[in-house]
Amino acid sequence: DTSNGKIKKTLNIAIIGGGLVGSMAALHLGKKGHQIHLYEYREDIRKAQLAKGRSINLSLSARGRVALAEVGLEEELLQHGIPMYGRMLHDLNGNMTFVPYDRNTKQCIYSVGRKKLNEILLNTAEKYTNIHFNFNRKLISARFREGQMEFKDPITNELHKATADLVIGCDGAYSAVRKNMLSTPGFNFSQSYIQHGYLELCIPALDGQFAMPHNYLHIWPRGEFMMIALPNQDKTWTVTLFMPFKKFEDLKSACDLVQFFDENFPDAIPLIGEKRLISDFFSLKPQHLISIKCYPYHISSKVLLLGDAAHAMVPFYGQGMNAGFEDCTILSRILDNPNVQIADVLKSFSECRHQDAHAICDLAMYNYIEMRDLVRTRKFRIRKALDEFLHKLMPLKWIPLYNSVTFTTMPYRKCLENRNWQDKVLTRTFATILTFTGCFVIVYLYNIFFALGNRN
Ligand SMILES: Cc1cc2nc3c(=O)[nH]c(=O)nc-3n(C[C@H](O)[C@H](O)[C@H](O)COP(=O)(O)OP(=O)(O)OC[C@H]3O[C@@H](n4cnc5c(N)ncnc54)[C@H](O)[C@@H]3O)c2cc1C
Ligand SMILES: Cc1cnn(-c2ccc(OCc3ccccc3)c(C(=O)O)c2)c1-c1ccc(Cl)c(F)c1
Repeated sequence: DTSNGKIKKTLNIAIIGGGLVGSMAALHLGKKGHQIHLYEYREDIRKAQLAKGRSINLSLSARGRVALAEVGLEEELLQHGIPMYGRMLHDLNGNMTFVPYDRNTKQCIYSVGRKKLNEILLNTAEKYTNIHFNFNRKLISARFREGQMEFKDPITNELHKATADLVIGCDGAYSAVRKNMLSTPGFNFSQSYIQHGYLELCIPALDGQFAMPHNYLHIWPRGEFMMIALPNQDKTWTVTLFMPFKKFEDLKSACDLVQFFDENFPDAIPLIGEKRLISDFFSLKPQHLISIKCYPYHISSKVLLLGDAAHAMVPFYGQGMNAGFEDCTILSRILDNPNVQIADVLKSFSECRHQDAHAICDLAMYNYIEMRDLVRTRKFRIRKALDEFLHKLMPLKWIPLYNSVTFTTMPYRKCLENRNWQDKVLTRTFATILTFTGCFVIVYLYNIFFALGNRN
């Protein structure tokens, strides 16, 4: 159909995956009037118990908020989120030190429940008559050039076929859509698992209240082991323990586990509860963490990847969902260009997005490495204090890396360039200080020996 002279084509779009990014993409594209058919492997999350072993809450920051605002959901989500105004660092003696994100502007990130977020996105999408949900539909094969897909119902094992003008893969890190693209000449793909796994524990409410000060992201930086806690609406905490798989395997008995926590996270034992710690730790398997890059994200005018399907990252920046939501913002903006052909939309999305997506994957991996050498809270604090001091000195030049990633929509690749520049400045400054100190020591020692020589 045409309207005001422009060729406006309403597309029949299949979105594979009804997770956070799939449901966000359905909203962004449904809002433009396209016919959206969302196919989700699992049952309707709004009726299901939470899938074990998935991060129960997540940190929502600037990029994710922009995407939510675009579909009119930012305020509602912030109502359900808990603001965290900085890090609360736990040292080995159980002392807590607050390091704010920004003393002046009271910047914060929000802890939001994954299930709640997904429910709100799905409930909102359901209101659009042009958005159609198909749960219990696992994509098992596709002929994308012909727009043909085949699904299997994991409950009945029935097969279902469907066609679409455009297929958007939002089916996560182990994407079936991406797997199907691997055979396309020119499609580049890389993945790497890290040695650390993660396991979720819980700090229950204490007399109906939070057991720790709750407007903070709690971090136990222990070098090779890292633990964080994000608050939940029900006054509990989701604790995520990151540890090498080898270490998980070494902790074979309850005694090993309690002794390990006593040595590394002594204050966490009474908070979690020894019995609960033992039962939760041994009832769940540590989960793998993977980093995935690919390029391009599209095939002609027929397929596009968004979210973890396009760029899964290790969670050491709390940006995976925020980056996937930002994918939707960017795709939506490109689609707003008048008279643009869908093939050109997908091409420019791939071209402009892949550098940023690869940058945040690298930054998250960089953090993973950086945080392992932050064995003590003092070092963490010094790093942050240095960042804050330099930011005060050159507010427009020195934006702490974490702040540029988390509190701005600066393209991730610019954040990475910013970090490389900061590393150069710090290395040069440190080298200069060392040189001056070295010269000073040499002159000082020379004078002492010279004076001593004269005295004799
Ligand atoms: C421990 C941990 C902590 C994290 N913390 C944060 C954080 O604090 N902040 C943040 O921003 N991000 C965080 N993340 C990252 C975040 O969870 C992901 O980036 C986000 O879930 C990606 O959303 P997605 O919709 O792309 O993929 P997913 O959430 O994986 O959803 C994919 C959906 O597709 C469905 N699916 C899969 N295969 C098929 C198929 N063949 N057919 C049909 N459907 C299919 C799945 O059932 C699922 O519903 C964390 C991740 C982990 C592991
Ligand atoms: C879920 C979530 C949301 N944000 N962050 C996050 C990440 C890194 C940070 O700094 C790293 C750094 C400090 C000092 C020098 C380099 C890097 C900070 C910070 O500065 O508060 C916060 C996380 C997170 C996720 C996993 C682990 Cl293990 C973790 F500790 C925190």
